Amino acid sequence: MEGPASMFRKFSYKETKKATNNFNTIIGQGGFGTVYKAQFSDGFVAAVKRMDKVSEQAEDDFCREIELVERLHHRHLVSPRGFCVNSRER
Ligand SMILES: Nc1ncnc2c1ncn2[C@@H]1O[C@H](COP(=O)(O)OP(=O)(O)OP(=O)(O)O)[C@@H](O)[C@H]1O
Repeated sequence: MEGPASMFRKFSYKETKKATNNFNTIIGQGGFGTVYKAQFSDGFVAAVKRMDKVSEQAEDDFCREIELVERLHHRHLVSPRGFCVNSRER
């Protein structure tokens, strides 16, 4: 059952910045972004992946990743929670 707590949704940049404590704790580095630890105001702990730069290619990659992870549900994978789109931030 999909309750509101597990819904894939849009996060504001403001709440993402707050949850990561202004992108303070790095937990990994990927091909097109840095991954940070985040704790949201409801207490939920998550990994936030922040794109290094926005380009047309990066925008395509971003859209493809969002479309993919939204449909990925497996007991051996972390649950995707949502995405954030701000003027220059993904
Ligand atoms: N949910 C998570 N929990 C803990 N660490 C994570 C999580 N997601 C990502 N990481 C860390 O961040 C790193 C980069 O993640 P990312 O998804 O960007 O990597 P990738 O898929 O290996 O790279 P690419 O972007 O090239 O596909 C991972 O290798 C891991 O160390």
